[in-house]
Amino acid sequence: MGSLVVAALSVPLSAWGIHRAYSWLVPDSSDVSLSRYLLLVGLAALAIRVSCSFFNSDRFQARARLLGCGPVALYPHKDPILGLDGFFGALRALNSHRLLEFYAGRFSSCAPTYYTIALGKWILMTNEAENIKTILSTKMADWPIDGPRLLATLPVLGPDSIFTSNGEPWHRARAMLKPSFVRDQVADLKCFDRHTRNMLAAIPGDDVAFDMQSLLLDMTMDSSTDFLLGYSTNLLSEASPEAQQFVRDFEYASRESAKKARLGTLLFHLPHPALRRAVRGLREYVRFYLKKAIAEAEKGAGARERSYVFLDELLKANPPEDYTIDQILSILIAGRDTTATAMTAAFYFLARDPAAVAKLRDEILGVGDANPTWEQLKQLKYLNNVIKEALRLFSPVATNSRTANKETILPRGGGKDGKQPILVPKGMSVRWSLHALHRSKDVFGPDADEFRPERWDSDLRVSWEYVPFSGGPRICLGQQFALTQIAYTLFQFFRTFRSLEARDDGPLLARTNLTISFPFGCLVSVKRA
Ligand code: HEM
Repeated sequence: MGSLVVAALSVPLSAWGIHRAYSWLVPDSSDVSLSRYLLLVGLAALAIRVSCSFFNSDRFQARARLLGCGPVALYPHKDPILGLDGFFGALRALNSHRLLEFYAGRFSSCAPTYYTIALGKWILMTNEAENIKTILSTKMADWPIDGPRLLATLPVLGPDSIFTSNGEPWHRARAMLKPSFVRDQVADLKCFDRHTRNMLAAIPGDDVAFDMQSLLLDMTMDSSTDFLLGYSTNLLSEASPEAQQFVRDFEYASRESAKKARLGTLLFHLPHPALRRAVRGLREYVRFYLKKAIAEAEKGAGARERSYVFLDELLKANPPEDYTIDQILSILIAGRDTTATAMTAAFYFLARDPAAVAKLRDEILGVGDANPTWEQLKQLKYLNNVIKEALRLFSPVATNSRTANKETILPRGGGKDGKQPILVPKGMSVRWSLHALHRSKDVFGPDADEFRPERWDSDLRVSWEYVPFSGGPRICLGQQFALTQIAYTLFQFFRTFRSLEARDDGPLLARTNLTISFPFGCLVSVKRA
């Protein structure tokens, strides 16, 4: 009887909550027709059924005990059915650009591994390196990309891309793309050089404030499209209206698909016409260059400025048109904002640390006047420490998730001390935060929140405690590409400018989508050498 009363009260309340969540996703959806309200009531009832069934199962708890697994902490929700308190807390944090801190705070206040409810769906949160290693490597087959991580990329990439597929289709996509990331291509610094110079040329005169992030985003879009399509968007020089529209569509689609994913499976399938239009625009832009590349290949035209174009290499395998577009957009999504974010974080911290800039410049000027080679960049220890440290403090892929495709065991999080293994039911999504993981005081010391590149000089031994490029078989394919571009950009920047000063005094707040970015940019000024 009691549970009937709870359900009777919860269903309309939850339907209202879901409606508010949908209005947040699609702002012009505030008129609720009776039929839509009834649909929401149905969804809410379903959510309640799902959420009630899981933890009440004595059989599951008994099985866990039998397998030597301990109980997992539960987040103390005020709304124990849909977890709307958590949803709106996260929404507030998201809107004030403090979602990363919100997740980190919950790990400290609740437990390093705990269950929470996200709009009626139970999710496991973990901040333990051993669990992350198990999910991404040791038991990768149990943990495909599904749930929130899949939903965040599916609207743009479809199910066959390297970023969204699992099993055999993923193996095929990875095998096709991997050869394009061999060292010879990654070490081709000419492409980076052209776009770095355009970026440096766009910097205003000495002591004039400008936003470093927006220049870096333009630069990484220009260099990525150059590398992938053989034609740059040229945002830093002379972008065509089509290129500008492409970038607007790209940014809108990345933002909106991440937003949609946050609402979970329940609301994912509700229509979002503007997102669909943006995705169509994106795909048509890539299709134009794909057809152009096919035509040029047929003519045998040596018209390319660049000796190596990713698209040309992909076409050698003669893949279907839409499949190729999926893969190109995957690389663009994977590589553009991530690299710009890592560089922006490095510039943010360096702008507040003149001693680090002096040390970095000493090292860079020691290389001489010629452009550096790939090997020289790799040998610059302090430069590489700066990059590692920026990636630690603001990992561009700050949160990630996987979903169990069968009942499986994770090594940590059970029992009072959280050290026992835990039994995870089939279908459970687990989410982790690199932001929280990389700031562990146990691993990085009491000054873990501070920028101190020197920490990498010491005997700091990290493995799964530091994974900005992820790990295991699905480790980032573009790691060397990104590190090279970041190193080259920092090198040329600090050769050109003798000082970098911060022009705002706020903390670095992060906007959290598929990857993070900085909503207030990174205001700095420079002095030429
Ligand atoms: C600082 C820059 C970058 C960071 C921090 C980064 C980080 C990551 C992470 C964490 C993943 C794993 C995602 C997951 O498994 O859910 C990933 C995957 C991937 N990254 Fe990167 N990435 C960066 C730059 C790049 C660049 C420049 C490219 C390509 C040009 C690239 C291509 C890829 C691809 C293709 C995957 C999917 C690999 C697979 O699933 O097999 N990334 N990256």
